[in-house]
Amino acid sequence: MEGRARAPAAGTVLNALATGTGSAFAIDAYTTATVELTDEDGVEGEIAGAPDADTRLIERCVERVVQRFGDGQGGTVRTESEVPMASGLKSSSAAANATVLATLSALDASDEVDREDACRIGVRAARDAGVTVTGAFDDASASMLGGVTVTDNTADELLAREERDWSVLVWTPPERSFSADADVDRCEQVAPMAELVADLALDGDFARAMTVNGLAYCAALDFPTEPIVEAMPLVEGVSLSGTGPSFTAVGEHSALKTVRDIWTERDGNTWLTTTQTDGAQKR
Ligand SMILES: Nc1ncnc2c1ncn2[C@@H]1O[C@H](COP(=O)(O)OP(=O)(O)O)[C@@H](O)[C@H]1O
Ligand SMILES: O=C(O)C1=C[C@@H](OP(=O)(O)O)[C@@H](O)[C@H](O)C1
Repeated sequence: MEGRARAPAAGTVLNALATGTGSAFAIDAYTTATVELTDEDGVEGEIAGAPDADTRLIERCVERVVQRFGDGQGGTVRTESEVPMASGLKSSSAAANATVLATLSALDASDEVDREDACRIGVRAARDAGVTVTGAFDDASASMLGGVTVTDNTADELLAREERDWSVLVWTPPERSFSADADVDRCEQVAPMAELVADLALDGDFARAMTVNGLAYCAALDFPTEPIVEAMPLVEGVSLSGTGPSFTAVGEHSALKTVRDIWTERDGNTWLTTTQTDGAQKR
């Protein structure tokens, strides 16, 4: 029994670490999961190109889906990803969503759960694996459903989902930053700004929301505000993504190309992509 699925990465509108309310948008870069189920016990995970990376998240995703829809199967799960890991671009949500959908497909159970609930299985697996602070239903829902979502991560509740057709510029510095290591106390200090960002996002003003988020979280987590200040006159929105270190800017393609010329001066990888509105899909 084999199943395959892919799920997109995402960028941040509102980081949920301050208040539990978060918002994110899917982007056109993917993680693919292949799941093979057998009658043997145990699930073995593998991450292509990262033999030392932590595979507990994807193993827990398979186990949780089998617990609910299967019959005690074990097996293997392998991910291949275009999304840099632990870089603020929601590699964990993309891997979890792809694995949950691939496992459902392997069990021929894809019609037994809607995508919002399938996404909650991955969020629970992320909590089990200790790779998240709030569960990150904001990032997971954006990746699973596509478009821009606003969520209450304390209740895994979807507050809003809309679609935006933006070009997206991403700067991924060479460093890595695991969400589980983020300084939550510092994030909580900027809760009044996070509340303002949530109001803007719930009004559909996602781009300005993300810029306010970026200034607040760069200050709280000690990331440079310079990439935001450079981009601000040219783009609709620009922010630190998640707990960093990546930054994303959204707006018109030609304006983003101008920002790209500035951001490429820095170390790391600067790349242009677009928003994604279809979400995760079985293959
Ligand atoms: N392609 C992948 N396959 C399996 N697990 C992954 C993959 N990408 C990320 N993960 C899991 O997610 C963790 C990183 O999560 P996190 O620090 O939240 O970064 P991000 O912001 O990219 O989601 C990794 O330690 C690993 O457990
Ligand atoms: O672990 C978490 O609960 C979260 C991690 C952050 O994202 P990254 O994983 O991209 O750093 C943040 O943006 C999100 O709102 C919640």
